[in-house]
Amino acid sequence: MLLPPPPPPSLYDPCKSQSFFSQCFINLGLLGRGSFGEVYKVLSLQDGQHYAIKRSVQRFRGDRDRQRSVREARNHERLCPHPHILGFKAAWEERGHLYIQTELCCTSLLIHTEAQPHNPAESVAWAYLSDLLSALQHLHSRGFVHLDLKPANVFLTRSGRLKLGDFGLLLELTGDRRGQPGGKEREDREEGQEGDPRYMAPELLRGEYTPAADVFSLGVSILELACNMEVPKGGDGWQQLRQGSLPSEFVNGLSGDLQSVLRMMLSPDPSKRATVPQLLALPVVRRQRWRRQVSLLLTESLLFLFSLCQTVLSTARGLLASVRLPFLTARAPSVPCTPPRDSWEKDGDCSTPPFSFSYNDTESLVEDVVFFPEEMGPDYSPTLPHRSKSPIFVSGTSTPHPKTQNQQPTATQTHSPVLNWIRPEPCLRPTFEPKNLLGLFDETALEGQS
Ligand SMILES: Nc1ncnc2c1ncn2[C@@H]1O[C@H](COP(=O)(O)OP(=O)(O)OP(=O)(O)O)[C@@H](O)[C@H]1O
Ligand SMILES: [Mg+2]
Ligand SMILES: [Mg+2]
Repeated sequence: MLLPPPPPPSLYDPCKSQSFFSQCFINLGLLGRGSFGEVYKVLSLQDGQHYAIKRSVQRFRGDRDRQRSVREARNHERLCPHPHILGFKAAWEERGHLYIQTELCCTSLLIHTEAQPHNPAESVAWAYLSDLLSALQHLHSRGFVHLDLKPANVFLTRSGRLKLGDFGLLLELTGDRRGQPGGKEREDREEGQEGDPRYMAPELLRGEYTPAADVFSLGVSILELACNMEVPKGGDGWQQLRQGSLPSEFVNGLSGDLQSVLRMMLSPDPSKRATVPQLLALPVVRRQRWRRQVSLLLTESLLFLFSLCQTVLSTARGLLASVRLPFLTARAPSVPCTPPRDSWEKDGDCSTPPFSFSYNDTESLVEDVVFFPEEMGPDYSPTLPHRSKSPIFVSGTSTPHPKTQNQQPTATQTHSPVLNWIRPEPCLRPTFEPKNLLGLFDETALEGQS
């Protein structure tokens, strides 16, 4: 693989009033919203790549709130890269907001399946199950539990590969706590940080946080996707699903194999529920995973060849143009392929759309919205966004969060120069002192105790 070109010497100037976000990224529009924040598609001016940046909408309400938000970034950073885990790039805290920069995907599994006109074929459900079992295997074998697994927190790449994301409720089960009801962890959960009730395992209500809870949530998600059914939020339907009774009017259409795997995953007793390694060892699951891997390999190879051809073609076109141009146009002006440096470096230009953002307690960057057709894939970049008078509505897929309020932006300007880094950025000026997130987390933990 080619190494990325070295980053430009310095994009971020801490002396300027614009945030790191507006100095170093072009905001290409809103991708989605959750209870924690808003997610934007961005173009990094440092490496020319597209990313997703999740930004907490509300400023931290005290140390504990900040600690919880920082924990999401810290946990995501600690997860080693895996083909079915959303890639982490960086995270930083600035002016009371947390930013998490991740790999860009096309859409969430929820949005993707809702856009399909027909029930998915059973092979699609097996493919989803294979990918997400691999993701859970990665988390569980490292002592983590996700606790918020649902289609809205699963993302799709251009090849259709699933990536598990949103690590806001991720919990590390340490030492003898693995598989046991947590001590400190339980206190934190009691503050109202709970997953979506539709996918929640019954034992979570008793404070039992184990890997089995993720298996249950995955079972409900696959049931929802395979049967195109609306899973209940509460009431009798919710209870029945947690007593081991699957809705026959829906599951009767599934093969015996898929039905029995779902029953193993949805067992009401977490100690009798199949574990991820047990599920992966089932012959039917092994067969389906093998098929899935072959199909992903083929699709990704084809996509790779396609983009290689595109690169070769555009290079050839560029070469042709450079050979012909001197004869055709005597003094043709050079066309910049990236926004001209001074358009985002000049203070005045940074404060005009689409680069301007105001800073107050709950402000959103949602006005800089561009809608991305899903079929365009993550590489699709429209022309630079124009400020839309009526922002496009992007439906929320939030995990319920009791403390979240729909506050309107206030006019208060609260400029604070604080920018804390999770990991050092090579292109920052020497005057800038990056902080490692682990250090930041320890700091907040100490603050919380004092
Ligand atoms: N990397 C990404 N690529 C494409 N879309 C994304 C990406 N990350 C998030 N989104 C979109 O943004 C939405 C919200 O993201 P996410 O679930 O991470 O936010 P959240 O605030 O933590 O949500 P929750 O309320 O579930 O905790 C997703 O459902 C998805 O539509
Ligand atoms: Mg989410
Ligand atoms: Mg979340």
